[in-house]
Amino acid sequence: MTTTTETTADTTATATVLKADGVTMRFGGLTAVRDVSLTVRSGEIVGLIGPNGAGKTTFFNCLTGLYVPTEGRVAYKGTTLPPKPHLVTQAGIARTFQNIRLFANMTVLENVLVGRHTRTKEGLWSALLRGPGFRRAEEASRARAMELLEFTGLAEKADHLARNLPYGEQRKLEIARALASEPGLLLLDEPTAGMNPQETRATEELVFAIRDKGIAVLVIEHDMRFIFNLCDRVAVLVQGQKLVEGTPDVVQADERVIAAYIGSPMEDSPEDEALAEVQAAEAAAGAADTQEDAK
Ligand SMILES: Nc1ncnc2c1ncn2[C@@H]1O[C@H](COP(=O)(O)OP(=O)(O)OP(=O)(O)O)[C@@H](O)[C@H]1O
Repeated sequence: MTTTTETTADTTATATVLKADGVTMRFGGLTAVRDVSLTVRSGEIVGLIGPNGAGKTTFFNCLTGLYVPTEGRVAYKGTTLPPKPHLVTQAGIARTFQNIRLFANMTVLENVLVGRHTRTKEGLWSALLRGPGFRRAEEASRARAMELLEFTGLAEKADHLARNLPYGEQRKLEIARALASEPGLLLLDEPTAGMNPQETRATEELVFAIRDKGIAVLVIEHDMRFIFNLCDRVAVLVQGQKLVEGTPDVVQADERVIAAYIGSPMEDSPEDEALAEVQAAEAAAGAADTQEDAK
């Protein structure tokens, strides 16, 4: 991956928010991601699905600078990204993690304020001296953080400790913190994991509202109903490679996806055997009842 920041001659740069080209990630002998290209355009919600171990999180880590891809290039709005997480965030990509990573003993508001650090310009001396510039910046940051808490429905809990929030609200807080860096693209890694159906529905609404604010979204999720309801486009990773990409209708109907991921019952599969046993038992019970009635 190129480590310098350079502007490409990508003429679709205004519409293209994220462009990953031929991303490959190897860990020793294991190729976790193989030659994956993906584009996310302005105003889009794109889904990334695939079985466990398909390479989805590794791909996210390549996009956000946590990993330096073995091969390939990632560009945000036409500019190649340096593989450093804080520079990627500064450029305009924010993310949440599969496992919640909040500051448990900080308040809800403080967690969001932490997310704003890439957007505050006040330097160390200004912060130490707590001069008027610093105070103004701090007030503006708090106001923006409160706006984000209103937006995510957490404003009333601004002073609560993050660890005391119910699970679904902790996930929302992660999203609020990610939004605090004012991203143009939000990456969500399994945002509904462990949620009940109501919380999942609320997350769906929240993601639509984020998109309506002009932020493109790339989301990994195992919940198919959530993905197919939400996304404009879905890419399917299987064993590190992109198998299919298309609208939810196209992806759902693709036989390779059904076979590789959603899982069509195979001939002679254990499920078939179990079903046949149940049917045989029901037929035998039915026959016994008929004989009983005939007596
Ligand atoms: N740091 C690492 N070192 C070595 N192997 C890794 C590393 N990270 C991931 N892998 C391997 O890469 C493959 C892809 O893993 P990854 O976590 O990206 O899959 P995933 O699609 O996100 O899975 P899940 O849906 O279970 O989260 C797996 O075989 C995993 O064991």
